[in-house]
Amino acid sequence: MLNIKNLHAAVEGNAILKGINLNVKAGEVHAIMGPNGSGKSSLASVLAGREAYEVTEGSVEFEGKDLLDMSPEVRAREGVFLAFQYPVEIPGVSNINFLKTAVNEIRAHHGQPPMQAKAFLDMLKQKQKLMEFDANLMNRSLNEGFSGGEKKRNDIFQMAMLEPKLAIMDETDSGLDIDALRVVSAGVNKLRSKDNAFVIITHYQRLLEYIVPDYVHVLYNGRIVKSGTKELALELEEKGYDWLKADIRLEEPVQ
Ligand SMILES: Nc1ncnc2c1ncn2[C@@H]1O[C@H](COP(=O)(O)OP(=O)(O)OP(=O)(O)O)[C@@H](O)[C@H]1O
Repeated sequence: MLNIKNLHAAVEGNAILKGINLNVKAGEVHAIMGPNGSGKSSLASVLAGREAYEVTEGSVEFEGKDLLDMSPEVRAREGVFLAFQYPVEIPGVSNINFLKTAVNEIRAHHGQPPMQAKAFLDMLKQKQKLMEFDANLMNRSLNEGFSGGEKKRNDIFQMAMLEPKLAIMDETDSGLDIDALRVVSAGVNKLRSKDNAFVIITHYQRLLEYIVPDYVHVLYNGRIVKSGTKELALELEEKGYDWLKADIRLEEPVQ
């Protein structure tokens, strides 16, 4: 589904990603961990198509198509969803209207007619129940005045409505209380299927107890320096990152 090869990216001339290789298949959940400043959010930003990032080398294919060649809107319509650490607020646009537009844009991209109002409302209700999402938040302006946790829950609700093939979650767990963490994780687990995939960026092993990943990768200094299964996350929780840094320093210097 997602094939990242030797990805290098820079911001304002500073190299940040320095050769990322990652292969994500349908049905898989990959967790990306790593110390502060290692490039995790930058990777999510490059996959989202944020303008500040210049890809200087490498390729990213999504279902065999060149993802880097697509505008951020086309990426979303193709089925890539990004849940960000700091979700945006859009005053004046109600959550429901935003979702209706987004759902219909995706349908139009795939040659389908817009959803009938009744079918859309039925879907809204069904997903709201599934994701334990507060109905009051749906009529408010998108994310405006939402608490941090409400924004994250809203992000996951959007994800449920848009049914992406690939969801990239950048520190969705940061700032969540224990109940919200459980709801968000349960939501992701309910959405998991053999047809979709998740890339979850997190600092905390705690999240991975709820959403059990198939693979865990450690990003350090712009590269994936270690990959393993969920046990790797436990090892990191126990030992921190210093043991890995020491290992890496013994290898060739990262440029
Ligand atoms: N606009 C920018 N200009 C200059 N440097 C930047 C810019 N954006 C990111 N960086 C740098 O790129 C590096 C990677 O940042 P990034 O946010 O991707 O790390 P991260 O692994 O997500 O960190 P954290 O765990 O702290 O969220 C950092 O050193 C950061 O300062």
